[in-house]
Amino acid sequence: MNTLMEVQNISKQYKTKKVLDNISFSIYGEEIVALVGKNGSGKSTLLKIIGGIIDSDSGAVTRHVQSLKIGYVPEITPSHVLFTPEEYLFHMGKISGIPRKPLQEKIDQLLEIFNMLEARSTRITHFSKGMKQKIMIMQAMLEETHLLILDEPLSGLDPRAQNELEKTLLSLKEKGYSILLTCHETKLLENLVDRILLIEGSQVKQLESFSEASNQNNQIVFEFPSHKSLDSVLSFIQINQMRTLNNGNQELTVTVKSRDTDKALLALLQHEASIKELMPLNSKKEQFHTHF
Ligand SMILES: Nc1ncnc2c1ncn2[C@@H]1O[C@H](COP(=O)(O)OP(=O)(O)OP(=O)(O)O)[C@@H](O)[C@H]1O
Repeated sequence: MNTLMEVQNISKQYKTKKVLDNISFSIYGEEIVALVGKNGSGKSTLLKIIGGIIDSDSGAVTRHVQSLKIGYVPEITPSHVLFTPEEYLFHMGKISGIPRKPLQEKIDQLLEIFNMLEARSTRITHFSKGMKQKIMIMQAMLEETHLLILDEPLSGLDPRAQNELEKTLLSLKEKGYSILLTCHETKLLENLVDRILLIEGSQVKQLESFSEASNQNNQIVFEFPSHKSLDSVLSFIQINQMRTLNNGNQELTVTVKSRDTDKALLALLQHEASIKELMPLNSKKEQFHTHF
């Protein structure tokens, strides 16, 4: 298995807050790796450092493949883009200095890979979040790319769109790309990723199985008055999804460890939350590869 790049002893601190402490791991060719961890654990920070968007305080990201190209896709998706996918990708490609002919060929190829040929002339502003997410990934792939870095690509998508994007990512892996992504819902990763890296306490460790990733976690769905603060429960829940309901309340889907579930439920009820659903998250017994 060929090593694409090595993250070596990376540390990062914001003012007095240490986010990453001497982190090392490798990314190999043709694999999909997920980076998981609680809100605020440093996932986006690490992706931005690897993607060259921000600098680390110390350590290095060493590229093992000559002229390794990394495509970075941030969490935000475009909202009011009046262009069609073709127009948008063409403009972005021109800005990057790609000549017209290879650019048009690349766009045609990407529209096909991402199953977007039928939508090529529709304005992006009318697209679903899943389709917008695809446009962002296509944009990152306009130039030659070996490693794609995707910050929360599956979040906010309905199950069908998640499934569709998962299939596309798997087909990219088959075509030889490597992908490093973050994801909140570990159960979504079972059919997608080869390895899971967990950031906890400023450190990264590789989980040895999917069951370790989702082991003994419960999911709680609850409704919550928007004027109330969640601060006292935030330390032991991980927010997966949040939406505003017609009545002005927030509906949250969160993950909580089994041992913290009673504590979380009690705190939520004391804060006038209404519990709508509590269910264990499935685990799968498959083992990961063990290289690190
Ligand atoms: N530019 C910044 N300046 C100061 N603090 C920052 C900055 N960016 C991130 N942080 C802090 O660093 C910590 C890690 O943030 P980061 O966004 O990397 O976490 P995350 O794991 O991606 O979180 P989430 O799952 O909520 O997206 C957080 O406490 C955050 O508030």
